[in-house]
Formats: sequence, C-alpha cells, structure tokens
Amino acid sequence: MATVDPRQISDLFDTIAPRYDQLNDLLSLGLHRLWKRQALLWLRPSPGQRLLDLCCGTGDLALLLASRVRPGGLVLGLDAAAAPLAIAQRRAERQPWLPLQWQQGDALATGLADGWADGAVMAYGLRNLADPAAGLAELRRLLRAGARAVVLDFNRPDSASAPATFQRFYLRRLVVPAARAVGLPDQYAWLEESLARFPTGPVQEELACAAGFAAARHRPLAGGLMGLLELQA
Ligand SMILES: C/C(=C\Cc1cc(O)c2ccccc2c1O)CCC[C@H](C)CCC[C@H](C)CCCC(C)C
Ligand SMILES: C[S@@+](CC[C@H](N)C(=O)[O-])C[C@H]1O[C@@H](n2cnc3c(N)ncnc32)[C@H](O)[C@@H]1O
Repeated sequence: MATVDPRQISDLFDTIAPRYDQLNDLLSLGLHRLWKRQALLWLRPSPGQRLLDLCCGTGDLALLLASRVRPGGLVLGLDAAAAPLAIAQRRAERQPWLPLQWQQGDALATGLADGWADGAVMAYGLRNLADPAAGLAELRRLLRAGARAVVLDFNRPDSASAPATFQRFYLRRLVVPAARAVGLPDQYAWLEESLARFPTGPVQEELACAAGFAAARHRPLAGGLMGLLELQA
C-alpha cells in the first residue's frame, strides 16, 4: 500500500474488529492500557468538558473519558469504520449513564464546528491517516483556544537503535505470526508498513506547530517503542 487508501484502511479495521481488543491485550501483555492512561494524564479530563476521541475504534478510551467528564460533560467518539464503532456502541449500552455519542466519519474532515472540543485524544489513529499533517490541522481546528490534545502511537526510533531493532523483531516474529493464527497476517503486517511512513517524534512536533498548535512535545514511552505527542492549542 504505497499511498494510504482510506477505504482500504477502514476495511482493514472492519476486518480485524472482532479480534482487535483481544490481540492488543495479548500482544502488548495488557500494557496498551497503561500507555493509554499515560496519555490521559496530559489531557487532564474534568467534569463538564466536551471531549473528542478521534479514530476511537472499539471505544475503550472514549468510555474511560466519559467516566471522567461526568457530570455535565460529553465524549464524542469518531471513527471511519462501522464494525469497531458497533463494538464501541455495544460496550456503551452496558453503561447507559456514560455521556457518549458516536459518529462514523473521517478524522480529516469531521464536519464539526471550529473549537467544538475542550480536549481531544487520538490513539493509534494518526499513523493510519492518509495525511497525518492534515489530521493534525483538523485536530487543531476542532479545539478551543488553550485546549489540550494528545496523540498516542507507535514511536519511530532511530532505525539502528535497540528499540527499533526490538520493535521490528517483535512485529515480524510475534505480532504477525499471532495474527496469522487467526487469519489476519496481512492486516497486522500493516503495522510495520505504516510505521515506515510515519513521521518521527521531532517531525510530529514540527507538523503540529505548522498546524497551529501553540505547543507540541513528543515523549517516547515504553523504552521508545511508543510515543505520546502532547499538544496545546
Ligand atoms: C494498542 C496497540 C496497537 C493498536 C493498533 C494500531 C494499528 O495501527 C494497527 C494496524 C493494523 C492492525 C492492528 C493495529 C493495532 O492493533 C499497541 C499494542 C498492540 C500491538 C499489536 C503490540 C505491539 C507491541 C510492541 C511493538 C512491543 C511491546 C513489547 C512489550 C514488552 C509487550
Ligand atoms: C488502531 S485503531 C485505534 C483505535 C483506538 N483509538 C485504540 O486506541 O484502540 C485505528 C482506528 O482509526 C480508524 N481510522 C483510520 N483512518 C481513519 C479516518 N480517516 N477517519 C476516522 N477514523 C479512521 C480505524 O477505523 C480504526 O478504528
């Protein structure tokens, strides 16, 4: 997949949706939950806020955020793929007290008003967008002045470094074979493919400032395997 075809990407996540959460827990030994909670430390969600979870997938972060903005707040989960959204909606139906709304749409063109959100998270979404720079520009447009946003994704350490060597080994020797066992090798091969074209942390900071953010700091997590882009509008 030389250039990213958004329809192919949403089809990919429709296909893996039934196995997505189970494989994330298995393949990260549950650590992805910790990385997501670390992302929320920057966001500082608080009661009454209106927050966005862009590329929300099966909704784990949206549900967590919704518990933090009660009473009086709202979390809108947006995703391009119907199958992950359906899983998110089913999860939310089991907690009807949570202030959640869902929208199937494009994170590059959400249709929401300027300054709609008091804060936003994009977890493992930016790397899957056809145009990450445009994704950051739409993210900035959606935030009110002074609002915080956080982008969690894989990090791209220096290709000769130990983290990069471990990341490649883990993706090729553990992740794809595990995915093959459930018939999803090609979908999980996209992880390394998408990582190869993903901007490094310093470049993400530059793209964020060019998108209009007042401050942007990329922080490696998990020994450099993951990265948090902490943004201030
Ligand atoms: C939550 C995680 C990944 C989400 C994710 C993002 C994508 O872009 C995908 C694209 C295609 C298929 C699947 C995904 C996808 O699941 C991160 C954790 C899950 C990862 C699959 C596991 C990666 C683990 C680290 C490279 C190494 C962790 C080592 C640690 C000692 C366990
Ligand atoms: C790896 S999943 C991340 C899901 C969730 N944020 C998490 O942390 O588990 C990436 C999600 O981004 C969605 N996505 C990819 N491109 C998108 C786009 N252009 N607009 C909205 N969602 C998109 C996919 O459908 C998928 O659900």
